[in-house]
Amino acid sequence: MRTIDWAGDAVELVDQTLLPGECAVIRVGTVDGLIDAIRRLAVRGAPALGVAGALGVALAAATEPDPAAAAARLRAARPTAVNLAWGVDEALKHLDEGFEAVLGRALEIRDADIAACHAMGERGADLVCELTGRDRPRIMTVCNTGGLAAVERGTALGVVQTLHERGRLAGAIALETRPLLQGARLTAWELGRMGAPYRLIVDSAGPFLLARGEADAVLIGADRIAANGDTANKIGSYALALGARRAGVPFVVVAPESTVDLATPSGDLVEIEDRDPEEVLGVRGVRLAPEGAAVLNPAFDVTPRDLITAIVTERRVIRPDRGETP
Ligand SMILES: CSC[C@H]1O[C@H](OP(=O)(O)O)[C@H](O)[C@@H]1O
Repeated sequence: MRTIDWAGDAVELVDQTLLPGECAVIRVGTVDGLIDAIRRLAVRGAPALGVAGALGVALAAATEPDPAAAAARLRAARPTAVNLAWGVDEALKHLDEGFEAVLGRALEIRDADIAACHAMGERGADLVCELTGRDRPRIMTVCNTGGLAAVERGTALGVVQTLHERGRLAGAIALETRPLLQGARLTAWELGRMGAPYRLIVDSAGPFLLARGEADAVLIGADRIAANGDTANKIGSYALALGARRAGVPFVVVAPESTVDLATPSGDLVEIEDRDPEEVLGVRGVRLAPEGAAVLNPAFDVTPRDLITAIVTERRVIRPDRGETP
């Protein structure tokens, strides 16, 4: 199953807002339709957003009177994951050559993601066993970083999948990931489909379970890796990094090279997406908080490089704990 792809004259994508109850593929034939899908997280996850951005420029080239203006709207749909802007920019480089050239670059980006996730899975699985000294490590993870966040296989959850396929996974612990529950809805669904042993926890239990020795490593994805190695990822990642450091547990970021943003010097300069307060005030239309409740809803946080043991990409392992930077 592919999370996102090009089909004839439209983008096809799994509408992740319907999971785990329904696995439905929708066709998106306009740039504004794709922007809506990105903003409501029908398609989400940094690598998948990179592919969406590139395919969106193909849609713009085919359907928009001013493709560059449409691409600019697409680029701004979500600010934190650098991959969206990167995918748009890569495809835009070919706009003057016409639709076929733009689509060709977008399909290259799609295929490169598939290959990159396989490579990260292998490299990450080797590294986790080395870092933990365990043949069958127990992995804690936040949000969703499986194939639903990419094209076919994922990043951090792709490493978990590789460990499982090798018979080298004792179990996974998935944080539910409030408020949109990517862990409870998507990661649990993907782990179930691969037949991997896992348990689901509330977000705030993560650091305590690390202190109690319930996991041998923490694996997370990334939405933007700054030039100094600071990493922006789903809200809750920083708390896990603090807990992992206190517990003496390796904290590993798994992300493709396209998530590294050398133009952003450090994590404090990463724009953090603040999302709709309604996401916190209730769940799926059921109001939980009292009327008038005020909300802070940052969708991401930043883990400083000194709390990161390693960054695994499709090409290399970077060790911020040894002073290495991307
Ligand atoms: C494979 S990276 C996925 C990355 O994106 C997620 O955010 P969202 O679900 O809001 O797109 C989360 O930060 C994951 O780590």
